[in-house]
Amino acid sequence: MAGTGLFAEILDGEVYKYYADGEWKTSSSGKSVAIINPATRKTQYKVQACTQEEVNAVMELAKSAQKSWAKTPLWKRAELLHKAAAILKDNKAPMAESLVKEIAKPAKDSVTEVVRSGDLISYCAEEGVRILGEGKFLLSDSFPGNDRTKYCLTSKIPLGVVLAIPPFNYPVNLAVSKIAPALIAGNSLVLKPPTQGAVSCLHMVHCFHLAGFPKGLISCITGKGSEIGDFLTMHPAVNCISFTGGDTGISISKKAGMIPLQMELGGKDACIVLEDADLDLVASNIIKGGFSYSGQRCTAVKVVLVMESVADEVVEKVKAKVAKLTVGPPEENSDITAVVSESSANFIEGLVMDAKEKGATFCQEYKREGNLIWPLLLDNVRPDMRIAWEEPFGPVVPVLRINSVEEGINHCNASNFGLQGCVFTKDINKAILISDAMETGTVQINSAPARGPDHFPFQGLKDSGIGSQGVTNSINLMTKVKTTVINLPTPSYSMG
Ligand SMILES: NC(=O)C1=CN([C@@H]2O[C@H](COP(=O)(O)OP(=O)(O)OC[C@H]3O[C@@H](n4cnc5c(N)ncnc54)[C@H](OP(=O)(O)O)[C@@H]3O)[C@@H](O)[C@H]2O)C=CC1
Ligand SMILES: O=C(O)[C@H](O)COP(=O)(O)O
Repeated sequence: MAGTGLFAEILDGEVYKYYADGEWKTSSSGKSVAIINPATRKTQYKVQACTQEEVNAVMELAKSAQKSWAKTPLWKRAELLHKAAAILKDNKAPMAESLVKEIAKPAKDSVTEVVRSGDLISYCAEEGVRILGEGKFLLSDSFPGNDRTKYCLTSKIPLGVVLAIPPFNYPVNLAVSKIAPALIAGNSLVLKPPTQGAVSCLHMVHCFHLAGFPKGLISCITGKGSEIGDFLTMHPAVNCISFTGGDTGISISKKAGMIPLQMELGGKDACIVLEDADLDLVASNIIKGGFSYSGQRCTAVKVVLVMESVADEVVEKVKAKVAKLTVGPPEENSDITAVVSESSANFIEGLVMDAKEKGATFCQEYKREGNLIWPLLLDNVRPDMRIAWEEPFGPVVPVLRINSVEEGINHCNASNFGLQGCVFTKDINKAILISDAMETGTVQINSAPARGPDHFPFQGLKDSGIGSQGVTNSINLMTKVKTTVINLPTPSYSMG
């Protein structure tokens, strides 16, 4: 059970502690932040509302712990990460349980998230020892006008303190996707977990604590982003911010100083369906892509752009599959569970009502109980409807009928987002041309968008982000290149 056994020390009465200087602490604020269970809409957990002084203290510790961590051999850093991964996987139950209660993720998917996170940490340790153990050796005489008098040695060095801010929907996985690359690269790490998902993150941090990382190297500050977010992101000790979330990321980018940013923001992933597509494959991918975790994935299928000639058939096939989706509590592994908050449910409802007023065809009756919204397919959506452009982050999928491939590409490219997209066709040549034309960070051919596997590059264009994720890219982003040049008095040629 969450907060018991191995994890008992992270809980103080009914409030979870924050983590600083290698210890679990109670905030001097005397205040806590409630985490509301999306399904019951009752307070499930409480976490500390940390103060600015506590942030300052954590940053000082992170700065000094990083100095000695950067001198820790790579293989030792990797060894500790492997240990943390093993502890995490051995203790998946309390984390999975809190994911179910905090973010209403179905129980099976919650376990998968924790296991996937352990694998990500181990993969990162392996990748880190390989790519950080390599540098470059350059000779000066390859550039015009130079003799071979200079040897240039390059290596990758850490940035310093990395601030990690993950979103609610994959709190554990999107936290470790920042923590593991930062640590293997020799950085220290300050985590600000999402409020919904904070308790799962605190359990995950305890696994790193149990693995024996040095004091101060990892910290976890809890509190509302709206209250301590600016203080954290504008803190002078921070040397890199890795953020995943919504529009907040755009305002952070404007406020942050001259530091590397890794921003993974929203998406409006389009699914373009051509006339020759395998329509059963299309239907099952619209279901998987549009409705898994109730559509609360940045990579969810958020608009279907289907050729008119096959649209009826696609809609019928999807409709039949929607009818089989189960709706209910996450504990029972229902396909569709309550969305994360009442405000999120209200926002989704607003998009649905706008589509209704403007004449979209409802393939199912709209139904909502509290934060639970039944899966909904909207046909005959037109570009003047909000749902054609905005991301619902809920179980609602709009279908726009198109008369040409160009129309589909134009709709996709007119979005201010550019995360992922997908195209369904049996013609690989067409698929490649369409993929090239789509202004998105990734295009999936004949499958729904997805970030995973976690070592694949993952990036958004336009308002969908800055930089690229995926294990290797994250390690590179969290390092800087350092060069040392050896100057020789005379040109030197081996065997010359
Ligand atoms: N591209 C990608 O990889 C992904 C993108 N997303 C996008 O994220 C959104 C949903 O996630 P959600 O968690 O609601 O996103 P938010 O942007 O609301 O929150 C993300 C994180 O930022 C924190 N935060 C809030 N305000 C501030 C602030 N002023 N300064 C610093 N941090 C702050 C939040 O903390 P708190 O919870 O305390 O408010 C949370 O930890 C969707 O738009 C979705 O598309 C989601 C997952 C992946
Ligand atoms: O937050 C998200 O939506 C995730 O980055 C998506 O991950 P997945 O596509 O691998 O489920």
